[in-house]
Amino acid sequence: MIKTAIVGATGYTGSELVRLLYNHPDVEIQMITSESRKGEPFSAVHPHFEGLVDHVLQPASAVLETELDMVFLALPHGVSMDYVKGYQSAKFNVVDLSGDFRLSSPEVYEAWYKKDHTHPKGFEDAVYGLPELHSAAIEKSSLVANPGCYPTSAILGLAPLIEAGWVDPAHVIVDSKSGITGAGIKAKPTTHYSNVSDNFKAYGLKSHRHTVEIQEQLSGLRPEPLQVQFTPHLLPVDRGILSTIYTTPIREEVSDQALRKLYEDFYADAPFVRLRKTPPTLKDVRSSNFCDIFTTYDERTNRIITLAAIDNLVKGAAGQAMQNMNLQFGLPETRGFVSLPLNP
Ligand SMILES: NC(=O)C1=CN([C@@H]2O[C@H](COP(=O)(O)OP(=O)(O)OC[C@H]3O[C@@H](n4cnc5c(N)ncnc54)[C@H](OP(=O)(O)O)[C@@H]3O)[C@@H](O)[C@H]2O)C=CC1
Ligand SMILES: CC(=O)N[C@@H](CCC(=O)OP(=O)(O)O)C(=O)O
Repeated sequence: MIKTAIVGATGYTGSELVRLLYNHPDVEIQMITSESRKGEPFSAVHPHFEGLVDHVLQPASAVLETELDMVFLALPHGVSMDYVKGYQSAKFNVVDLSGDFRLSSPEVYEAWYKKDHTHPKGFEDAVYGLPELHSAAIEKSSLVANPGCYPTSAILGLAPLIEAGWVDPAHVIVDSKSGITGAGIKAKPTTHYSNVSDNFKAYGLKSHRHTVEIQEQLSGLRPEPLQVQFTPHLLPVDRGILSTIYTTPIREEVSDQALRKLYEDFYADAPFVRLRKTPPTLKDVRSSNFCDIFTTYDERTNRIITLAAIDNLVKGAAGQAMQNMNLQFGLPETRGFVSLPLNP
C-alpha cells in the first residue's frame, strides 16, 4: 500500500483528493493535515465524509515525523515552495498542486506571480505533471508540478496542432470559462454569491499567470516562437472548465476528417482524453478525470475551432495528481479511477 498524506485538505482540491484516493485500491490515506482546523475530524470540515473519512486533522509538521510514501500538497502558491524545500531529503514522492514549480525558472515565476521564489533548486527537480505529454519523465520524478486547471484544458486542446505545425503559432487564442471552485475555498468579493450568481465576467486580461504556463508547455513542442492570447472567465457553476480555442491553419489541406486523425494519433495512448464527435459540455466530464475534446475546421473563416472540457477539480487538479502518482509508482494511469461523469 502507498502510505499517503494530503496537506491542506480543508480546501477544495485537498478534499477532492480524499474523495478520489478513498477508492484507490493501492492507497492508504495515512494522514490529512490542516493548520486552521487541526485536532478536528476531517469529516467535521467536510461533513459529506462523515463515517467514511474521520481522520483527525494533523499539523503539516507531522508529515516529516511519519513514515510515508506519497505527499500531495494542496496549498496556495507561494506556500507550497517552503514545504517542498523542507522535504528535500525526504524519501517520499511529492505532487505539488500549486503553481510554484510549473514554470521554467524562478525568474519567469517571479515575473508572472509577482512574488519572490524561496526554493529555486526545486525548478531543477520538478517535472511538469501533464501525463499526456511527459509520462516518461513523471515516472522517474519524485517531485511533480501538477498543471493549472486552465492550462490542462488549453494544452491538451492545442498540443496535436502545435506539434504537427498545422497552425500559425503566433496567433493562438484561448478563451476559457471556469466554475467558481477554481478560485479556492476562501470567501472573497469575487466569489461572493451575488457577484457570481446569474452573472458572467472576464478577468485577468493580458496578465493571467496561466498564459505563460500554456505558452511554455506548447513552445516545448515546436521550435517556432509561440504567442498565446488567454482570457479566463468566471461561470456561475461550481465546477468545470470549457476552453474555446481558435487557431489559423498554415497547411493547405485541413478538414474535419484530417483533424480527427491528427488528434486520434496524438492521443492513441491517452486513456483520459476523449475525442468527441459533438461539442462537449461541462456535465459530460463532471466528477471524472476526462478531458473531452472536439475540433472542427470553419472554411468560411479559415479557422480551426477546438473545444476542451474538464472538471477543474479532477483532471484540472486532484484527478491529474492521482494520475501522476500512479505513474510515479509504476501503476497504470487509470488505476483507482472509478467515478463516471456525473450528468445531470
Ligand atoms: N481549485 C482548483 O480548481 C485548482 C486549484 N489548483 C491549485 O491547488 C492548490 C490548492 O487549491 P484549492 O484547494 O483550490 O485552495 P483552497 O484555498 O481551497 O485550499 C488551500 C488550503 O491550503 C491551506 N493553507 C495552508 N497554508 C495556507 C496559507 N498560508 N494561506 C492559505 N491557505 C493555506 C488551507 O488549509 P488550512 O488552513 O486548514 O491548512 C486551505 O484550505 C492551489 O495552489 C491552487 O492554485 C490547481 C488547479 C485547480
Ligand atoms: C476561477 C479561478 O479563480 N481560477 C483560478 C485558477 C485556478 C488554478 O488552477 O490555479 P493555479 O494555477 O493557482 O493552481 C484563477 O484564475 O486564479
